[in-house]
Amino acid sequence: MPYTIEQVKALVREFPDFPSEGILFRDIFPIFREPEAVECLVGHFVERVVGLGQRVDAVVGLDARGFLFGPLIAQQLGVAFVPVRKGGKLPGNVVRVTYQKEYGPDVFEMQADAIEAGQTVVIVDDLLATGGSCRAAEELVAKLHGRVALNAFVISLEGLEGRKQLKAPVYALLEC
Ligand SMILES: O=P(O)(O)OC[C@H]1O[C@H](OP(=O)(O)OP(=O)(O)O)[C@H](O)[C@@H]1O
Ligand SMILES: Nc1ncnc2[nH]cnc12
Repeated sequence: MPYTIEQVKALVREFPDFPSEGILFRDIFPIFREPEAVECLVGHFVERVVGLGQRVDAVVGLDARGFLFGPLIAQQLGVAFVPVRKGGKLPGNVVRVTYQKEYGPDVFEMQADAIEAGQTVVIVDDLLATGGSCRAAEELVAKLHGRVALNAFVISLEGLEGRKQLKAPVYALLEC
């Protein structure tokens, strides 16, 4: 049975006090148990990107949950998928940025030849919280002289005001 986007949203589950007390964890993995839910989710994001009415050269996905659907969106758009990985995981020349996580600093990297100067990208991830991770990804794209047309998420935790950290526009399927 084909899924509607409202049915896809309803698959997201909440786990109180995971991974630590006071955190309400939003779990997107049930979506990936249903191939037709994945098809609906990917189609929804593809429509948003096409709706920008701009040429997009690549989809940039964030380690790790942005890797679940970023490549599927890129494949449907017929463009490159570019991973942003945690520090020390990518071979060759990389650009690197240190960013702030809840429990201290972390490092994101992108391969230096992954984006050409002047190219336009869309960044995708499962969830926008404080915005630190996505802001770091925006900086990596800027270091390679690319441009971010859109930051797209399955979930945005609006109370944390992550979208205020970001330079490019934000789209989130679910605003909590
Ligand atoms: O907006 P922020 O406050 O930066 O938080 C959002 C990020 O946090 C989570 O990833 P995490 O770094 O926990 O890594 P994981 O995907 O490997 O679990 C989530 O998947 C986002 O990437
Ligand atoms: N509440 C949350 N649920 C899932 N992933 C997260 N990453 C950061 N905050 C999160």
